Amino acid sequence: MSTPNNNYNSTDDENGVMMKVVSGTGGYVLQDVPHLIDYISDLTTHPNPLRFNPAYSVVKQYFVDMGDTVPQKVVVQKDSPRGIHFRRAGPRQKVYFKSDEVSACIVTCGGLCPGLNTVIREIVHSLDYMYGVNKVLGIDGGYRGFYSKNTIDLTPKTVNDIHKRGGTIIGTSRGGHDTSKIVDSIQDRGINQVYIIGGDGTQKGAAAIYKEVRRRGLKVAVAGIPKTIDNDIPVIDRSFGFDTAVEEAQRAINAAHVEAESAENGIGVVKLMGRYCGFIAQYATLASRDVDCCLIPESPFYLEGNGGLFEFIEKRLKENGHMVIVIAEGAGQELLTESLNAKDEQDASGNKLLQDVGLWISQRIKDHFAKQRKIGITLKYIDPTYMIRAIPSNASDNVYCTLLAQSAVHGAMAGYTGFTIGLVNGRHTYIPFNRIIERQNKVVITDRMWARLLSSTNQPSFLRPNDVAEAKKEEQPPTQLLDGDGGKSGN
Ligand SMILES: Nc1ncnc2c1ncn2[C@@H]1O[C@H](COP(=O)(O)OP(=O)(O)OP(=O)(O)O)[C@@H](O)[C@H]1O
Ligand SMILES: O=P(O)(O)OC[C@H]1O[C@](O)(CO)[C@@H](O)[C@@H]1O
Ligand SMILES: [Mg+2]
Repeated sequence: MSTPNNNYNSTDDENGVMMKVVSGTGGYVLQDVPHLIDYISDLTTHPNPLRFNPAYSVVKQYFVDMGDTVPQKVVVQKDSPRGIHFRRAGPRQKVYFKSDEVSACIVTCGGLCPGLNTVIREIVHSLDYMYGVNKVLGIDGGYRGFYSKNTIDLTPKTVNDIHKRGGTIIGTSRGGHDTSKIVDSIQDRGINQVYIIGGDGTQKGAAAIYKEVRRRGLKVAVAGIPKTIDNDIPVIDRSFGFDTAVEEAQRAINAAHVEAESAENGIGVVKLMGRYCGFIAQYATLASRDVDCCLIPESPFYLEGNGGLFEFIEKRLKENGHMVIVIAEGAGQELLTESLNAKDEQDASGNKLLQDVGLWISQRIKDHFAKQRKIGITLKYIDPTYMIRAIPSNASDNVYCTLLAQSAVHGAMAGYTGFTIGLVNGRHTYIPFNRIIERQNKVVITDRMWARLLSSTNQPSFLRPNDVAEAKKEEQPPTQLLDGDGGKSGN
């Protein structure tokens, strides 16, 4: 049996996750995903059951050509090398599992995100309706559920209307990743397809599971579906639930604006999610037009003195009589730690526990104007953080979740493993774990998109020359949410 592509170089990255790199002409590079036959010989293939499915058999070119790949970078110049590509997702002519052989499981980890239930539903439906698979287990309560809880049977009937609900019907948690206990449980239960829905931490856990599965030589496909309301996963265009979160944030911003506009020198402060990156705040601000100042973790700011936040607030109140500030929860944490003398604390997964920047900044603004006695302000603070992630996904996220789930199922059935499914330049692709976990996605404040926000709010950048130099050093390759060129945000 030949491999889907056996002409590659493979190396271990620093996490020990194998990278398969295929080079082609003109600087073409394919960062490919592993396949079961990379480490198990003599696997039998079967015709894809979709060939006999009336809905699909009429579709022209329904099966993805084995050579199809998707470029990571779409803006190129005449002499640019062809650059990095990812394997295009979708159904293959041949599958590596017989329908009645598959025993799949789904686990959700990390914080909630709109669309989790839709992804669960569509994995169950795709496995059953497309591939005739009816053994699907839900792992209860995140990674630790593999070894500490009973499983939940998932059928098309039991998941039928779950997409209308927020949260995840199988539960989630932080911490509790014990690779060896998890893989023991996979082995003991006879599971051979593992669908892992979660953020950057979860995908690191998925990479560890894949590595252990491979070390034990198990015929188990490990597929990641990226979930992050913060949009902190790199490479992909955006994560599911992000659109819904930005839309829901509008309700809080509207309320803050109404309150601010109705009072003399009214100030509305809205705190939005975003632990290490400010994408929700950035996009909610751009969408709203009622926001006067957006503060995110990537862009340092200061309160006092020339060019500081207090000076800007005074100016805006004089001009407009009211203002709205949107602040991402991870913004200004260094200022808080300094002023509250706070200890470094972590959650069960090792993520930094944040101080409430919304409350802190509201109090600092009130104190400043009380002391200054020139302008009497009325400040209202709105914290909708959990409200924007506990809701069901909107229409466009529902479509997105459906396609992600279907693509994940096609990939696992085709024998691919150790991959995260992701949208790259509008195309569904299989991305190797190491690319997903090597860094976090951040708003690049030297990118044109942040400049667009600054011109939309007309706020100061709060940047000093050395901040610009630091930001330039941290520049990362663009995704569609980072740079409008070629992206849906336009130019
Ligand atoms: N380096 C790692 N190796 C193995 N498992 C990990 C690692 N980092 C995190 N995990 C596990 O992944 C799960 C989820 O991680 P975490 O709580 O950081 O959320 P996340 O997936 O990043 O989602 P989000 O941050 O968007 O809520 C936890 O069970 C955690 O134990
Ligand atoms: O309170 P929890 O559930 O740990 O989640 C809070 C964190 O989860 C996130 O929403 C990411 O999922 C962050 O924005 C936030 O800091
Ligand atoms: Mg995370």
